[in-house]
Amino acid sequence: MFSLSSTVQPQVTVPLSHLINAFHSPKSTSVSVSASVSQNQHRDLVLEHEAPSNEPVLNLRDLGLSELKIGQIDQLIDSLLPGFCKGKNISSHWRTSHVSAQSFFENKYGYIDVFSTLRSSCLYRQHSRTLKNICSDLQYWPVFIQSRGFKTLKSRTRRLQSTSERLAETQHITPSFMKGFLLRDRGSDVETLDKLMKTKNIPEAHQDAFKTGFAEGFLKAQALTQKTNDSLRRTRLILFVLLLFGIYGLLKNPFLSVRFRTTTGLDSAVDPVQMKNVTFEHVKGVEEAKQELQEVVEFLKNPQKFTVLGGKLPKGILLVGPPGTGKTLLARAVAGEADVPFYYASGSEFDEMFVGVGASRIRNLFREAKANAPCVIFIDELDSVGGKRIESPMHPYSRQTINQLLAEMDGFKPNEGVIIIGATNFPEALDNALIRPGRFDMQVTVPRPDVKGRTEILKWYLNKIKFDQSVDPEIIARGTVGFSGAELENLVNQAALKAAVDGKEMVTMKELEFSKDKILMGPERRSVEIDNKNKTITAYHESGHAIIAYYTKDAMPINKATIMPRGPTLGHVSLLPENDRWNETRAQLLAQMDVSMGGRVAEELIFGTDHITTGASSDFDNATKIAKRMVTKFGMSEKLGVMTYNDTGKLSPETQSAIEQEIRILLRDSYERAKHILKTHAKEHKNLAEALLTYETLDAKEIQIVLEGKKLELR
Ligand SMILES: Nc1ncnc2c1ncn2[C@@H]1O[C@H](COP(=O)(O)OP(=O)(O)OP(=O)(O)O)[C@@H](O)[C@H]1O
Ligand SMILES: [Zn+2]
Repeated sequence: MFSLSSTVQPQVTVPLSHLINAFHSPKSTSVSVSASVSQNQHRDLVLEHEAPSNEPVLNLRDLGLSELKIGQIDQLIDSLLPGFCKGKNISSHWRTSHVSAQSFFENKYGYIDVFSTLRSSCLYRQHSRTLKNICSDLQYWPVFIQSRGFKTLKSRTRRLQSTSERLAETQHITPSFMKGFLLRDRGSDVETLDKLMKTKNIPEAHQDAFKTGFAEGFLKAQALTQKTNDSLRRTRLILFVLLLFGIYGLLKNPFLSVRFRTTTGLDSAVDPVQMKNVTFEHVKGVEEAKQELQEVVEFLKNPQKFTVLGGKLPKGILLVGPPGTGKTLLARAVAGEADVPFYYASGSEFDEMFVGVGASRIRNLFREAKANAPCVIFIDELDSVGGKRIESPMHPYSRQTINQLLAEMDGFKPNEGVIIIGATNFPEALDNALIRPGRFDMQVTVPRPDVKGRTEILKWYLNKIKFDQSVDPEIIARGTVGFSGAELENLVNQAALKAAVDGKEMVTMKELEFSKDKILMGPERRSVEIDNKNKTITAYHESGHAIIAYYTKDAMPINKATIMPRGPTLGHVSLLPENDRWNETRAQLLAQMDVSMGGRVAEELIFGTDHITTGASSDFDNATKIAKRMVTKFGMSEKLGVMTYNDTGKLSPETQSAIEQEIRILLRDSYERAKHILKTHAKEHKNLAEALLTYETLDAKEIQIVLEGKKLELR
């Protein structure tokens, strides 16, 4: 082993079996013999040998010479090969003369480089066996780079040239990290070198320099390889650590891995939903809509029948109506009645931020549908795909989706068997191109159900739960004006839940009323602590309303009175119209005003003018609205006549004050009527208030019992 210390990495070690041959093949002459050159010129080229004391211990164990130092080997050689070292003046040849010793090593350290000598050809020829024996035991043959010998300037230049040529060549062709690998196998290089020297006819005198250059190149490459290996090892280590961290992170946080699973849904498959089990039977309270859709069902059942007669059915049907009125249900029922596939798509699904995704989904949908005709395509929330708003700069590509929809609708003939049903809450928002003939040209209105429809819907959903025979769906229907089918379904469901929570076996009117109030006014505020004084005021106030309603001919029948706080109210009286009211008479409007006044009148009569409360403000709001409409809209004021006054702000001051005066008179008269009734029925009023204080809530029947002076059974 041998360490080089200057230009190359000190730790570079060179296993040299190859190099030995290259340097010192038997035919090469002693490399130490050369022309002399000035000391300065070669000094900078010197790769310094280590001091003799640091010389590596050579493995000559088998020869019993394991601890032998180089100096001692010298002596050994002397004894083995007598006369070989004779005449060698160790001291200072090169200092006194330009004719130096045989090698630079010898010059510098003052003794012979035994190995170079051993390898010199004449010696080798003479004592080949002995040398072979020694050499075979040397696992590492030290490299004594022979540039230390005396070189001519010319040879040095050539050597440098050849080295730089080789390096440049490598650098050009290969990336730096590859050099180490490419230069690793020197065996072939040795052959090439020998061949090269032969073919190029390099004179023997120069061959040495040539080889030295090669050796330097080789060593540099070795250093490079070492460096590359080190950095590769470092990189591998860093990568490995990063990998470990990554795996740890994934194990710790599985969400990371899930995140990558989200799909764009570019080619989401379209599956039809068979709606065999949904028929028109399931849709209640929308008879007109069902009738209109009946012919579509006939067409889907037998498209040929229509083609033969030349009849032309619309391609698209638009179901228009408020949310929850059963539009989706109707569309499903159409498919179910005709027993054809039903394709459901929601407009918002097409509203994608990626260009063209919406359009491609539309294409997929129609391709599937056409392949399975006859069938129904249902597009819910059509306004979100076909609305005018999408022309805004905020949705620059949404136009593509609507255009695709239009193209698809134009792309098949009316009698091909595909019916597109769209649903929307805002028909006004739809793009005009969508509603022109040939597209969604048939419009079916699905309104909120009337009292009859509500009763039907309630019965339908009540039949799915256990309910008491005393339950009258019509009463609930009357009290749920404006409820949609979905809301009624929810009402029944909430009542069933309430009954379950209260541990009842079946749903009674109480639960149904409870859930109705909850939907209408928000949940009860049972936790609210109301002191007795306020409770009493509320009880008299609500009873006042109830008494007026009960004793006024044209007032709506009472449904319920309660002093249970709910939402923002402390109590309320609910009245039920016998039927949905399409028109109201003057007497009915006045009666409504009187009922509204009943609360404040009761407070005044019972507690005195000084103790009236703010609780009547919404009552006055109601009464004032009715009075105002009677005067300005319904032509019910004698003084102002049958004229409407829409924009009261633009009216003359006289007219304005006349209107105000009329309204005030109506309200005052109403107040007086209410006062009269409550004074007349003071006893009933008191009874009812006390009953409310006891029972909190009274239904129509109970109110009647109290007002008839009978005793309420304890509940
Ligand atoms: N007329 C009805 N008869 C029976 N059930 C109804 C009726 N209307 C609504 N429902 C119930 O309410 C649910 C919701 O109704 P549906 O989804 O059909 O309303 P929609 O008009 O399509 O509402 P949206 O406009 O919000 O899409 C239905 O699944 C059904 O259970
Ligand atoms: Zn009131």
